[in-house]
Amino acid sequence: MTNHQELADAIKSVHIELRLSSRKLGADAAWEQHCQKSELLKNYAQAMKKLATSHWETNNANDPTMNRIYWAVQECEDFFFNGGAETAVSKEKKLFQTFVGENENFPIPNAPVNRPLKMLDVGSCYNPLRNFNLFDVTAVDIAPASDDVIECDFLKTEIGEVDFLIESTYDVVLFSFLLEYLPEPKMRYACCLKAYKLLKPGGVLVILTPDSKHDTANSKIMRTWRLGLASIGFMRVNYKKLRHLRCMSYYKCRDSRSIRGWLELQKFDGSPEECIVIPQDSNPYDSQSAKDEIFRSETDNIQLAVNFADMVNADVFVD
Ligand SMILES: C[S@@+](CC[C@H](N)C(=O)[O-])C[C@H]1O[C@@H](n2cnc3c(N)ncnc32)[C@H](O)[C@@H]1O
Repeated sequence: MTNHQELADAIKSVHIELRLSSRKLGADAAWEQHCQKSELLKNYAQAMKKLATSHWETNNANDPTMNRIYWAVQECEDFFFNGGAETAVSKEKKLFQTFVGENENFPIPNAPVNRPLKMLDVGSCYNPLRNFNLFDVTAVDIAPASDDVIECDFLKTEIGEVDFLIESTYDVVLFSFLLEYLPEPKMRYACCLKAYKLLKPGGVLVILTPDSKHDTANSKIMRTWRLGLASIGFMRVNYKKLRHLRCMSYYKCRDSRSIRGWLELQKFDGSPEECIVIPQDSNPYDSQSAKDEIFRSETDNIQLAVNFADMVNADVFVD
């Protein structure tokens, strides 16, 4: 496979097949079956690596401000070393005083964070952050496309089961195009909950998710994400819509009651586990589209073909 459209189609068909199987068998059974398809996962990993390294990164090589990796790097630099953390702590302190109590003790800040930041890159594929000195990266994936990525199913591996998944040890957890791979909101929520536990208090979850629609098109969905993440104990720090993706960073509150107090004010009565939705969840794949070899549908053509294939253009990550 060399052509970017072929690579994009290969990636797209894996996502859709998994989603359809999840509707048929239930998410857990579908996931178990999916993870056993080692040949499929290997081909996906190679297609993803090739698309990213020979198209996106090559085309954007002269201007790092145009790619998703750069956004994550800049965000972490700004948060940890250019005042972002101090702002987040003072916002949390106000929430804490309002919702927990003026006379309660706000947790004492940790020792200052040092370089390199300890980062867990989940669904890393080919470890795109390996060359940035800012991070000491632990990269994991169900199907590594590079020797420096550890084979691990983040959904199914328990905290404490392996030495790189220990509670409160990371400054940053990165989900770059991970959540939309998972077929059900509750699986995405489970990943966010695990990230919360793995982060140090005051650490940051960076989420990059493909979205080619205009800025406000999916704002309802983004609000639900914010509520779901608040129920875990995350406070939103930054949110940016680029041309083909949404970038966000969430801070792990020192005391989750601070942000849960804010959540109560939102009069949210849904189930937090169902909050991390994506437009494809409600895509009515009809029987005809399911028969098509690559299961084309309107939303997927827009969401996936454009997200992946068009990223070869140099202006993809510009506002
Ligand atoms: C669209 S690719 C993104 C790759 C890379 N993060 C990037 O931005 O280029 C999604 C990756 O997530 C991995 N993945 C999906 N679910 C996973 C899980 N539960 N645990 C670990 N990796 C997972 C897939 O194997 C795939 O490599």
